[in-house]
Amino acid sequence: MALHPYFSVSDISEIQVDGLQNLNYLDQLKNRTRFTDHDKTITFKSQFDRIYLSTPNDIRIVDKKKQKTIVVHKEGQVDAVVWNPWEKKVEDLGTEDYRRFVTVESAAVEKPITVNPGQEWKGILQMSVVPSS
Ligand SMILES: O=P(O)(O)OC[C@H]1O[C@@H](O)[C@H](O)[C@@H](O)[C@@H]1O
Repeated sequence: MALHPYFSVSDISEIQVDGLQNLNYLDQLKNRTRFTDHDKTITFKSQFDRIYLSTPNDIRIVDKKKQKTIVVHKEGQVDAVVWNPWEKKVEDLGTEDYRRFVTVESAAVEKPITVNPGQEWKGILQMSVVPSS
């Protein structure tokens, strides 16, 4: 299960996603093979589709061109999906639309959440925008 917002960005090739360094991820483009991300930050140069495992609650989308950072705050789901289709055809998206968004999703992949009849599950996904340089 994932809560799946699309975030508007100035230019996908100029933004970075912070907060997921040194974490394990499943690469959706390689049959969910498990890797560890040793990069300082996430940048985008081609199709990107990863499930980061056991992430911190806050993940930041830094958009230098817009001089703002989107802080994605989640509680209740421990994983996070970061996705951009690049030039891969996606229904409902125009050919150049991939340049202007990224998804950072709150997700429960490795340990799915089961909600039985009569039970309740509560998750939080909060987005805020802060100025940055
Ligand atoms: O359901 P949507 O909004 O079309 O999103 C599809 C994408 O959602 C992402 O969460 C997946 O990691 C991608 O593999 C998938 O293509």
